[in-house]
Amino acid sequence: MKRVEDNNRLQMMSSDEKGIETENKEQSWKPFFHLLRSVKLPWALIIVCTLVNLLQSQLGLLFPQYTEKIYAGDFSREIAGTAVAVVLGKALCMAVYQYVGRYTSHLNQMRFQNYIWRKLSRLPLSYFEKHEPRDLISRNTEDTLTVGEFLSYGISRILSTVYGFAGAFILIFGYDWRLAASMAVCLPLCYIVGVIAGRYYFKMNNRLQGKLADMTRYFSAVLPYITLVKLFGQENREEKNGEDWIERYYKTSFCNTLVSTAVSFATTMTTVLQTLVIILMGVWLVRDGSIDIGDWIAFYMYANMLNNSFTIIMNIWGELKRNQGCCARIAAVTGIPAEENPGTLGAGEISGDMEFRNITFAYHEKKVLDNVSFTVPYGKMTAVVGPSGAGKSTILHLAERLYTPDEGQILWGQKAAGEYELHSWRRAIGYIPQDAQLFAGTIRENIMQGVTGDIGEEQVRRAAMQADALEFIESFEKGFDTEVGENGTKLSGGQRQRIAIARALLMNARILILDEATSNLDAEAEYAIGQTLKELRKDHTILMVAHRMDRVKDADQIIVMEHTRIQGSGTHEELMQSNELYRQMVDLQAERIAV
Ligand SMILES: Nc1ncnc2c1ncn2[C@@H]1O[C@H](COP(=O)(O)OP(=O)(O)OP(=O)(O)O)[C@@H](O)[C@H]1O
Repeated sequence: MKRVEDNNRLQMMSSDEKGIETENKEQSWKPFFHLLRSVKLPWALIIVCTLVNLLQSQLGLLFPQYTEKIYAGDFSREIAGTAVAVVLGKALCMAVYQYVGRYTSHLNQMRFQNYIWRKLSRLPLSYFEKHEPRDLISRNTEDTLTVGEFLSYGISRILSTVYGFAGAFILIFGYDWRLAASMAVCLPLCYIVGVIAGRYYFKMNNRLQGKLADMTRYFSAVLPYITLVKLFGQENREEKNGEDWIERYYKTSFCNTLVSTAVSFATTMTTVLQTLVIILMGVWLVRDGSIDIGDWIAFYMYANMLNNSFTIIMNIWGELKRNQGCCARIAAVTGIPAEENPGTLGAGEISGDMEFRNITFAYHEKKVLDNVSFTVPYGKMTAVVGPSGAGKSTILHLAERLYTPDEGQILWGQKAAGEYELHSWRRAIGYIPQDAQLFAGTIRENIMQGVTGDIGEEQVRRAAMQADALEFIESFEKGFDTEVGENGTKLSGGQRQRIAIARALLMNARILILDEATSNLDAEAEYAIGQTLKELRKDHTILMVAHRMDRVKDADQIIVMEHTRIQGSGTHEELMQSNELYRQMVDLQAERIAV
């Protein structure tokens, strides 16, 4: 039910609350240029695109001159031939530009996505706790798509359009300065429309992306728990919630369309006004005899070119502002420092006892461990027990270096954790979490996950047998090649855990860390794994969190946790004599079994 409540809580949370938009409110170009510097872009192709587009603009500038000559009655082969060559050349340039542009666009997207993916996979765990996966996915899909495409076409379009605009502007002065001056009448208006439009594009795009992220977050939060929705008869409620999110997105989208249409209308009106001024001025000058009709037609074509260029510049400006928002969102991920990994010592140097020395740790503001010190002796079994929420699992997370202690340090073989290379450290630990997570793939792939070196079929089978998983694996038609489904959903909780145990065993880790690893197993399987653990104790160090007190009786050392602190430690017998909390837990367990 908790999940459904969580989903409903999502209903109340907008993207503003989750900080999606707040990250992007500042209209700075820094992230844009930072990305340009960080990602290796195919500059040679971008330059080719730009040159071809510039050539296209240049050919476009030539065309009115030949039209003017034809209007003036010059039908010579040279003029007609050149005019045709100009038109064909322009078409060819367009085709090359499209082809190279698309190719460059795909390359850009690929490089952006690789860059963000590399950054994402190295971010600290705490980052993923604060951000919805959906937001992160959207940064590496929708945002990179927009930026990648813009950088392939956008740069060349900006340069060639500005070139065409400037060329046409200079050429029209060659006809009659009064006509040229009439063009300038509307320029301030164009500027104002451009600035206002840019601001709106930036804001609207951010809002739209935020609503899209909200909507998809809602769906991805509810669909995996559709069983709970059905079990609690929440279909109508979730149907309504989903419709609300869809409506919110489309309202913003319609609003966006309205703003875009208004900007487009303002742009068109500005160009219409400009054309009107030119026509009136042209008619006046032709009647006056200051210019002939051929000049006026050429001028008119250039003026149209200027208008078109202006519209294109406005569109590019809008795209630039959209890209500014995308870059800000991407930079919000890529700017986060990666997991700290300054150590150099390799796996070969890991040995001896693991020591927690004066560890204090808080999740954000909430203190979970307060000055905790204990040693996990080499080759022995240490069990951590205590009431729910006492901080037991957190100890294991710190041992895995998923988080860094706020104070104190973890040592292994007298050397601080920070001196060891992070991945070597983690590979030296076989971690079996409370809720065993599996990757989508086959059982074999999951058991072999994280294992380096050559591993034969026999070793995989042995690990599965030790974890008491062989029997159920072989009962499947495809055996080790059975697909486990996303996050192992095609297997039962107990089966998932046994695969996780086999995985940890195959890693041949120096220390095995178990978090309630047998809680999902039936009595028979639990007994079998208990026996395996006994075997493993002979040559493994084991650190284990357990709720079942009978499972920890024979541990070499038991740590009793309560409210962020260690309340006591010793063997079962010692604690039974000296520790009231421990005795209570043992009695409670006995009562439960009796019931
Ligand atoms: N990622 C997290 N972010 C914020 N708080 C957390 C996080 N993980 C755990 N906590 C909080 O820290 C406290 C200790 O959690 P922990 O999982 O270590 O307890 P535990 O003793 O293992 O509990 P249990 O026996 O129920 O599994 C709890 O109050 C929990 O709500």
